[in-house]
Amino acid sequence: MGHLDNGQWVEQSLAERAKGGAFKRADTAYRNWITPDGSPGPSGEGGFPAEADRYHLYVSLACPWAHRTLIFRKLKELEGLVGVSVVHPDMLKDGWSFDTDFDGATGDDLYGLSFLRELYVKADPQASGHVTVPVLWDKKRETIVSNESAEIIRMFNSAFDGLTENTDDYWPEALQGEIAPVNERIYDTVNNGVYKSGFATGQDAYDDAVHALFESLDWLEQRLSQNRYLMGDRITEADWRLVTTLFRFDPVYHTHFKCNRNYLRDFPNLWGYARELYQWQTPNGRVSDTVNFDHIVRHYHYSHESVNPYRIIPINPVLDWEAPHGRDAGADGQHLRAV
Ligand SMILES: N[C@@H](CCC(=O)N[C@@H](CS)C(=O)NCC(=O)O)C(=O)O
Repeated sequence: MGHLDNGQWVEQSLAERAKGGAFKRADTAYRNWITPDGSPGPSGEGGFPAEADRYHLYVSLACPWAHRTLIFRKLKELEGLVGVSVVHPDMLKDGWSFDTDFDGATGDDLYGLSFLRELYVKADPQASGHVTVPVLWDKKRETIVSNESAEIIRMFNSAFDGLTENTDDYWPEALQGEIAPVNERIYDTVNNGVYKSGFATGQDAYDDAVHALFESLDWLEQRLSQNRYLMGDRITEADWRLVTTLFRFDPVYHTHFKCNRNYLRDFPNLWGYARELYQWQTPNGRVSDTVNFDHIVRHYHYSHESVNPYRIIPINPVLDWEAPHGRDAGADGQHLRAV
């Protein structure tokens, strides 16, 4: 692990990052938007029009934030328009690498670089800050459009609709006011809550994070006992943002990050809901095509030396993600389990 300082790589341990006990996720550096006509989006600068074969995604299959962008690329039929390179699951002292000695790690398809940090320096020779995935790269201007997953999924939701004719909308205007606070609580206490629990270097920071996490999981379990999806009958970005954390819960967060009050599979509604989203059919394959448990399990256990110094990969439960999810059983509400 490390970060860039004026174009130079500086090694840094996880413990140094969580100084004072609590882990704080870094702010995102690139906040431009692809728009249908290249006009500026809500932040950053313009000049990034939606075009086929112009943009490229750099992801880790282990990373829950990058995973959102892969799911949206699939849901919105962007696979033929936006290419993908996959980093190696081990994130060690040089940060994310393009080594290919792990099944599914593709190397850098565009420039043959060795490390992701070199891409950040290519965009800006004086780059400073964290080198994170996902990265949405513009091949034409040779720069980073965005490295903020929450915004990349919004671009994918609508910017390319004129090219794909896929107008499915996961950020519908009428629900935005309701989705935003749900996203916020899930981000703070669940998506990031598992990291705050796992990377805490003090008891108080851990206690705060892990209690807030399970309070939120109880709240979500209750909500999903009344509603098929977080917003009712309609699936939205809130669901896709939540589920990448749920996919990783039992194999990683429960044990590695000490989120062990319960397993995901102890929550009947959340577990059925996670299976439904895993099995979700898109026009071109299923959401499960974007899930790679080998990268997920390997990345966390191998990369976080201060959490797992001997890098032992645990045996892990065999979960039946293909079991019928049972959430579509009829209009009588019987498909949801009372809690
Ligand atoms: N705000 C970013 C966060 C991305 C992020 O933290 N990615 C992690 C991987 S799960 C990463 O690349 N970390 C490397 C580092 O912080 O040095 C987003 O949601 O896109």
